[in-house]
Amino acid sequence: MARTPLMAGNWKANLNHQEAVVLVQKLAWTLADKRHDYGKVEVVVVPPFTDLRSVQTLVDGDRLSIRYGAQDVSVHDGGAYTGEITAGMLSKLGCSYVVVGHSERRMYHNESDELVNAKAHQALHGGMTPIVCVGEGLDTRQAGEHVPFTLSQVDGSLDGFTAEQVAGLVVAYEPVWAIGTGEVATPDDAQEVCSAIRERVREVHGDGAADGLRILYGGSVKAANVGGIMEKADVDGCLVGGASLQVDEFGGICRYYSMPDLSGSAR
Ligand SMILES: O=C(CO)COP(=O)(O)O
Repeated sequence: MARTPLMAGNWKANLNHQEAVVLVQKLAWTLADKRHDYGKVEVVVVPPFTDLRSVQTLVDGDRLSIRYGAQDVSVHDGGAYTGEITAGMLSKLGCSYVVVGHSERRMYHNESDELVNAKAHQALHGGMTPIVCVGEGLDTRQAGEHVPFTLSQVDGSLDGFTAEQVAGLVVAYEPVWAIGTGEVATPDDAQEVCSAIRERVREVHGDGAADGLRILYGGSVKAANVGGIMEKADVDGCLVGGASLQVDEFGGICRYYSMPDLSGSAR
């Protein structure tokens, strides 16, 4: 089954709503460049909550093909939960995706697989696609435990979804040691874990789920290293942090099929 490649830019806590409009406009101009076939890839931006309304207005008004999503969602449907943003609010803003379980939330907000799973269900019930993040820290990698560790996060985070639902989900493998460090995993490192994730999903949910599920790699992805990563069979796209704030870099990542791998021996 052909899976549409997905390039998602996680802006994290960067850019106010005015800066967001400028970046999305520049990105739209880049994607309109007819010298490249950007139609091969689904392009998604994931701005802070406070930018979403402005991004929605721009995307709707200019009929852009760029999709957008949120960086988190509440497990609650609404009510007396100060500071929470619900799935209903996000879908009303036109979000297509919701990132759940990013390692920065697991680390700084003590998010467990159980909570991540509940958020993924909320996103899906709200009509949005969860991008479920998993990945090991440096100690786990050095101990050689990265595959079982990540698979246990996958098991916990995907609990309770039907095979049909899993087929439409996105999982992002982001080794924590490669995030924001410039330490990109080698294409083989990415493939090792991404293929293990797909095989686990095949065992638990069957062929349809495994073949439909899109698995992204994230961690220091740049235009210079995306080509090698995207050549791997089980990598269906990238979740990009820092480089998604620079339109030239992100534009380069979105035309990954034409980017030579300039990363050398990576790590
Ligand atoms: O955390 C990430 C995306 O969610 C990756 O961040 P960097 O691309 O800045 O390493």
